[in-house]
Amino acid sequence: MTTPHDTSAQTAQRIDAMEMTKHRRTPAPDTPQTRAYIRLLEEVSNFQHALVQANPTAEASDELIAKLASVRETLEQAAVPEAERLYARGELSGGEMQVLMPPLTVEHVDDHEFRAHTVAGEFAMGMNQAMHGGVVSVLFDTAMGRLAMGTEMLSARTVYLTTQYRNITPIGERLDLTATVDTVEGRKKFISGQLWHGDTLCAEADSLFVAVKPGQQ
Ligand SMILES: CCCCCCCCCCCCCC(=O)SCCNC(=O)CCNC(=O)[C@H](O)C(C)(C)COP(=O)(O)OP(=O)(O)OC[C@H]1O[C@@H](n2cnc3c(N)ncnc32)[C@H](O)[C@@H]1OP(=O)(O)O
Repeated sequence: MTTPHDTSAQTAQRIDAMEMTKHRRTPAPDTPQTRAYIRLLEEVSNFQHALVQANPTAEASDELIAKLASVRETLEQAAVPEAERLYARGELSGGEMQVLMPPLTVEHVDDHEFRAHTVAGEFAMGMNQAMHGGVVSVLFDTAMGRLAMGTEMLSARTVYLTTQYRNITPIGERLDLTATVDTVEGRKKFISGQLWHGDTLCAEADSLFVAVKPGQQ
């Protein structure tokens, strides 16, 4: 039996970063299978929020563990290599096709500017109804990474990302995320971003993204 952290030889796969980016940024076809998978991810996300809010009894936890193990086995039987997966597919569907971070609704992206908004559930909380700092950074990394790809959808990697936390980032309220390309130097794009709650600046970040070269993993 595998554990949830195993990467079996059957599905582990490393290919050229440009090829993988092409696959990941191509939206999954709008089929009953894709639509059902999106509903599954929504339910997983709802589960995550419920999980962190609940204090189940020992009996209830044991019952849940048995049910989850059965669900996991069903998923393991449907495992496919990364370049065939539905997960995290799409140009702008940062929200519906992944469960790594609060769903981002993208309003605009071109070669210079990215704008999106989100409402985070309790799974994204550090404590006291404030977003975990790592989640703030993953939001910036995604927004800035998508902006670095630009309209040509070039594959780019984060070289550095520095986040300054200015105010608490609230859970359960609309947050606006913006990013701007400040400078382009060959393969390098220097990008800055801000996370707002209304007129309050929650966090800002500076980053450098570098376009990958052909043949890089
Ligand atoms: C929400 C809606 C969106 C949905 C879509 C989702 C999109 C998702 C997007 C998600 C996105 C998520 C993205 C992620 O999370 S990517 C994952 C996190 N990042 C990484 O793992 C990157 C690891 N590093 C590398 O792979 C290599 O280092 C790379 C490939 C980046 C560069 O190695 P390479 O051998 O190719 O290049 P180079 O070493 O010649 O360097 C190149 C240039 O950079 C300059 N340099 C290097 N380091 C620094 C430094 N610290 N400060 C200042 N400058 C620095 C260097 O001097 C040189 O400049 P120049 O001499 O050419 O002038």
